[in-house]
Amino acid sequence: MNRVPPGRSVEVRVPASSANLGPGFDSIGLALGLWDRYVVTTSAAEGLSIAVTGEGAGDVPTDERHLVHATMRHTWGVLGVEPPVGLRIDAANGVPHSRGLGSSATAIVAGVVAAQALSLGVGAGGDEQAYAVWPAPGQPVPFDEGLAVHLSSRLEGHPDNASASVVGALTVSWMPDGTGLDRGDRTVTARIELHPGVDVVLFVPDAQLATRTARAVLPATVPLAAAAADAGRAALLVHALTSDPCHLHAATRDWLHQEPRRSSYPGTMELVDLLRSQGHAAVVSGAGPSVLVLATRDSAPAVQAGRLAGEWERLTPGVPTTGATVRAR
Ligand SMILES: Nc1ncnc2c1ncn2[C@@H]1O[C@H](COP(=O)(O)OP(=O)(O)OP(=O)(O)O)[C@@H](O)[C@H]1O
Ligand SMILES: N[C@@H](CCO)C(=O)O
Repeated sequence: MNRVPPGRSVEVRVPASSANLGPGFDSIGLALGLWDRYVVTTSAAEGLSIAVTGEGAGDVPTDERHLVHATMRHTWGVLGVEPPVGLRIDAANGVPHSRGLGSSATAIVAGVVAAQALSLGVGAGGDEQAYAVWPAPGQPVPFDEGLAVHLSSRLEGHPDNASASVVGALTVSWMPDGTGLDRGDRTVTARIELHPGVDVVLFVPDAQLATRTARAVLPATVPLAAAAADAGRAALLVHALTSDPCHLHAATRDWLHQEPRRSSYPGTMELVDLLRSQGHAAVVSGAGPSVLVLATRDSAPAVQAGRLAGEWERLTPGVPTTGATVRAR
């Protein structure tokens, strides 16, 4: 047997993420406690049905082009298994789209882990084996986390977002260059626990900005001094987030992407500049336009948008220590 069987159902939960955190362009990511939830069910009745509530309802396609569905099909292709005859996806989306909160990575991670989970045991030794391994309702369904990081990073294009959504907490991701011990053809990530005193404040505008638009304005090359300065601050950032949050303001300074994108999100940079002038460690979240402040539990209440408040929704979502989860239903 090589086809995903009918009669399986999973609940998948995947957190949002913030990429870059200032100097960690395309590498450092942080999971955020805003969640997309999917119930994905296979059946023997041919066809696809998709229902979406919450963020993106009415905007995202509900046919085979839906990002979670397209990702599941791709993942089954990679795994070498046939898709189920019938499939239903019920999406309850809590991650705002095109706000720099990694919504596309969240959806892609959901597709990768749902496809892996639903094909548990398929091809391993016939029907009986596949049915024998399926967990009881409410129990976790295992998936390969390393494969999820790699596949979702490749499909989405940004390992900083995808990795944080897969494993939670703080992540630093990279692609091996194939020399010495740095081998392999997969994106890999290091998951890092945050200092318990660190908290996050998010400012989310109504306006959307597509990531590909924000990337189009970036220069192909950067001055050595800017690259060196960002590398130093990125190293300091990991230290500040894990050991010594008093360095967060200095550690979130960036020269590579925020300034070149300033004209793409002038309101975002106005808020970042205002908050930084008040001593808060404010950065553009991902490709914008949301603003993320890396604060401490003590300083977070004082992080306010002040005279700009009307334009921004202020959220304190926290940083989940778990990433994507899959449970049998
Ligand atoms: N849950 C979802 N279901 C279906 N499609 C989605 C979902 N989330 C995002 N998308 C698609 O991805 C697009 C947003 O992707 P984009 O990369 O521009 O922004 P983002 O991922 O929200 O932000 P960033 O990458 O800057 O953090 C949406 O317009 C939609 O087409
Ligand atoms: N590192 C990517 C993240 C996109 O979410 C960028 O800033 O373009």
